Parts: sequence; C-alpha cells; structure tokens
Amino acid sequence: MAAISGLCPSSSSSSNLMRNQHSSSSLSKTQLPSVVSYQHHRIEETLKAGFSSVCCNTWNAKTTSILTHSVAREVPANVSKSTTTIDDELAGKSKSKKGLEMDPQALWERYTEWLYQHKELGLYLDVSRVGFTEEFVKEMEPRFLKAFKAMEELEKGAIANPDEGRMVGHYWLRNPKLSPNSFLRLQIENTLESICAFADEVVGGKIKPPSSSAGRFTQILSIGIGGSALGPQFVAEALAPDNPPLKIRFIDNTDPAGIDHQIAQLGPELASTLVIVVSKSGGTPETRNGLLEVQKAFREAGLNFAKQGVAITQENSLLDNTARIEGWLARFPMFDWVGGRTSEMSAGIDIKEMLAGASLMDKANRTNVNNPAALLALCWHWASNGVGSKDMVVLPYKDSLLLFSRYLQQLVMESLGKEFDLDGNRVNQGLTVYGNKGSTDQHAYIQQLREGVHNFFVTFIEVLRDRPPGHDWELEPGVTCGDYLFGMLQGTRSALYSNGRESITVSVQEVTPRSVGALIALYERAVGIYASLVNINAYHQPAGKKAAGEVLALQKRVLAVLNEASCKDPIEPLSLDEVADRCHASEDIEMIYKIIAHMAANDRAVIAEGNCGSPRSIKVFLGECNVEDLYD
Ligand SMILES: O=P(O)(O)OC[C@H]1O[C@](O)(CO)[C@@H](O)[C@@H]1O
Repeated sequence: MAAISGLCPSSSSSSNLMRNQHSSSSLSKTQLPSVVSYQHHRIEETLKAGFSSVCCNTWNAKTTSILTHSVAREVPANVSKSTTTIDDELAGKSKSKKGLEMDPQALWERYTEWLYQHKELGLYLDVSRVGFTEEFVKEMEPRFLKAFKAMEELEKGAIANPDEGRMVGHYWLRNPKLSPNSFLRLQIENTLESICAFADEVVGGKIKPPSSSAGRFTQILSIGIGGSALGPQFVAEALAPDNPPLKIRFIDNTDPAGIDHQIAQLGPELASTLVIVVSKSGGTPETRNGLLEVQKAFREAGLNFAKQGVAITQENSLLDNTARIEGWLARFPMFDWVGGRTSEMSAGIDIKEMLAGASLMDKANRTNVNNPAALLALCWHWASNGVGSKDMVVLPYKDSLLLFSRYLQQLVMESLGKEFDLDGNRVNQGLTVYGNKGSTDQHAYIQQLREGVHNFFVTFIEVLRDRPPGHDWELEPGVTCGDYLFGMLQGTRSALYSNGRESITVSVQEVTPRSVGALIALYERAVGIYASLVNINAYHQPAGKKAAGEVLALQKRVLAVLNEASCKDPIEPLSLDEVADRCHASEDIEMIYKIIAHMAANDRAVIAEGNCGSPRSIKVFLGECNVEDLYD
C-alpha cells in the first residue's frame, strides 16, 4: 500500500506508482489542485470542463476560481473568440482567453513531474495535460492494487476470462518463460520457430508457388476479420519496407466488390500469391466467404489453391481441418488462451523484435512503481469518469501509424464495451475510440475538437525521428517538412489545452518493430488494468458474430415460399404481407421487404413488380421456378 500511496505527486516516497521517479522537481503538495473533492468533481461535470484553470492557476486552484472560470466558459461574450489558423498552431498558441490564463511554469512543473520515460525503448508518456487531482489518485489506489493483483494472477494462468472459462495468455507469447507450464512454453517457442523458418523459406524462394513464372511468391493475400485482420494490417502498414520482398493486401470483409477488387489487383500474380487465412475460431463467416471467393478465383485461373494456402487457426477448428484435409501448404496454431484482438504477437513481420519490444514494455508494466500502463488507465478513468463519458481520439502524427487508431478501436472497444460487470450488474461500460492521423485531420474534424462539443480527450502519438538519418533537407530556411508535422502536433496540443481539452502524448523515437511491439503491449496492458478498475471482463466478446444468421435463415424461408408460388400455373405473384404470412413471420415484414429488394437488385431471379417506394404495392415472384426445391 505504501507503494501505491506513491501515486500522488505530493508523496515523498521514492516508490511512486506511476510518477517520474527521476524527476528533480520539488513541486509541493500545496501546489496541487487539492481543493476540489473528487466526489464533487464527479457530480459537477462543469468543474471538469474548467480543468484548464485547475492546471493553469498555479495548481492552487480554489473551488470558486474554477467555478468562475467554468461560468466564463459558458458566456461567449466574455471570451475572446478562438480564431486559430494553421499558422497559430505552428506558433503553438491559441487566441482564446483561457490560453492567456495559463501559468506556463506550473504546467512545466507538472510536465516534468509526471513524464514517464522508458529509456531502453525510447518511449515517453506525457500525462501533464490530463487534469487528474491528488484526491482522485488517492481514491483510485485501492482499485489499482486490486488490478495489479488480478494481472499477476492472470499472468500465472488464472481463468481471467471467467465467462468463457479461459486463461488469458498473450503476455506469455513475448516471454514464454512466464507460461504456467512447460507444455505451453514449448508450444509457444516451437510455433515461433516454425513461423520464422517458414517465412525465411518463403522470402528466400525455397518454398515457392507451383506454377508461377516468377519462381517465388511475390504477394501475400491475408484473409481475416477483426483481430485477425487489424493487427496484421496495422503492423504491415507501420513496418513494411518501401519495396518489400512480398507485397501484402487484405480481404477483411464479406463485400463481394471489395474482394473482386483485391483479386483483380493481383491479376496474373495470383499464381505467385501466398494466401494466409487467419481465424482463431476457424468458423467466422466473413473469413470463410473470403476464402471461398479466393478459391473460386484460383479454380478459374487453373491454379491449385492448396499449394498456396496457409491457415492460422486453432487446432481442429473447421479451418484447420479443411486445410489439413485439402493439404494446404502450411498450418500454424492460434491458441485458445489468446484472444483475436490480442493475437498480434502470434504471427507477423520480424516478430522477434516486436516481441522483444513488447516484453520490455510488459516488464515495465509489471511493477507497482512508475507503471506506464497504469498511468494511462488512470488518465482514461479520470477523463471519462470511469463510465466512458468521453471519447478517446487517437492521433498518430506519422503516416505509417495510420492504422493504430483503428487497431486500438478494436482492442479498447471490444474489450471494454460490456453490458455486465463481473458481478452481473448491468453497467453498459465502454470507451469510444476513433481517429485517423495528424496533420491530415487538422483539415477535417480537429476543428470540432478544438472548438466544438467537448466530449473527448486526445491521445497524440508522436514519432521523434522524421526520416532516416541523412535524408532531411530544409524546404525553407531552418525548417524541414518534418518540422511542420512537429509544429502541427505541438500547436494542436497547446490549443486544445488552452481550451480545457485534455490530452495524453505518447512519444517514440522511431517506428520500428520494437517500438510497435512496445506500443501494442502498453495498450493491451492499459486495457486490462482499466477493465479491472471498472470491474469488467476484458477478454471475452459476447456480442461477436450473431448479426447475419437470423436474416439469412429468413431469406431461405422467403425463397422457399416464393419458389412454391412461382411453380404454380399460372404463377402466383405475392404481396409482401402474403410472403410474410406464409413464412409465419408477420413481425419481420420489413426485413422481408429488404431481403426481396436486395435479391432483386442483384438479379437473383426475384422479380418485384410495383413501386419500391411504396412497399405495399409490390407483388413478387421468382423468374425461375426450381421444382426440385419443392421436394427438398
Ligand atoms: O479470428 P476469428 O475467430 O475469425 O474472429 C474474428 C473476430 O471476431 C470476433 O471474435 C468477434 O467479433 C473478434 O474478437 C475477432 O477478432
């Protein structure tokens, strides 16, 4: 508990949970925003909006001054209008009144006091622009203790996913020695070795496609969805070299036009394409559909799919069995105890380096002292009141990290978006994540973040190195292209702060397999800790794959009814009411209308007469009657 008390910047203990231990700052307790009680803060959200004054007014904020400030924020006439432009952003200033009230010295103190650094990884975490108070940190301490304990148990192999009765073992993937038994350890180590060996042989041309003039694989087509797509997509985008030995493209949906597009883009290179089908369960319909479409394209091109197909899935899943029976080129396991959204480290690009980065980050997150994931979780809890009342906007200022926001969207929202807590209470928890990339977004929705509805907090992802050494040049005196990107980030951070909008900044030296692994590990852990703080299971996905099944079952009944009526002589066109009635699904009449409209739009032998704008006028029948169907 003593260590936990160190959460507070005012503590004299050297064992601070998250605070920068190496700080030389002598910020005293009285300088902290200690007047606002946490409870009051919760009840009076307006006070929260006045956080900039908490931070800005020398950390000695008085309740009255916050209220005054808060009220001022609501009275536009008293506030000089923010008229910031890109130039202002580059100058790091906002013309809002609130900006003028800042106390830069106190802000600098808070920055240095709380700055987290992981020296070996070259990673920094700055939470100074999140306004959590000393009281808040203290109040959260017991929950953090519980979360750390739960994480310790999880890493030892506890059933941390109780709804599914599963262990949660993604941390073992980057440190197999942590596995609860030697069987699992060997499984992880052997899989890693066999994936690396396979990848080397594919890249080196030892494993080659059977009938390509290229003589080696030139393309990868990855088929998967959710965690079985977003991780590889993010990592490929972040880390692929300019001219990779194999180019990678993805099918991550059941949109036929999208699938056709990917196959068309491959053209004759289909013959030298390695198709990797990723599905933990091995039965996800979208992935199955992508596979069937691609297999059809192979057949039509006279190619043998099995010789170019790789399955990554749980042993004995439908996909695994299919791949085994059809004799696919290779099969690699996904483990029951690794969730799809945390499976990024189970196969990929230069995974050893990624694993090393993740492992270092895990180690840093395993301590009760100066723990970056706990610090993130604390900020999320503070910013969203522990109930997701604010959205998390993720802004990576680096093109290659574009997909990080989408990746985090799944990781965070699928893990935290839960109806019930661990005690069975309905809580409807969550934390909304969205984002694209800076500075591109500067010319889009950041306008609203800066001046509009205040329903978010921001996470900036900063990459310190602009380009590989030796490639930079000044496009105007003293200024490089990368300086602009830097200026955009810093200017936006300042402008948001001046307007009372909180932000976190995560900085890495460069985008490398190691830093990407560390980023993934940082967020995986933060999600796990946050889930403990709000008492939910982060590791299951009860809502998952239920969407299409009922609709497709109804579609089959509609087709059967239409077929029967259309085989009569003369054909019996039916109204929608009649179809619904004969399907015994009157309550689904709207869905029946949509099914018929969709089939008619796709030339599926359904003929609908009448005006689609007035569904009640429609009469429908099949262009072709299938007599055999009647006797099925
Ligand atoms: O890897 P699978 O089993 O195909 O699942 C794909 C995705 O579907 C979900 O299970 C539920 O939507 C995700 O968690 C997962 O990433």
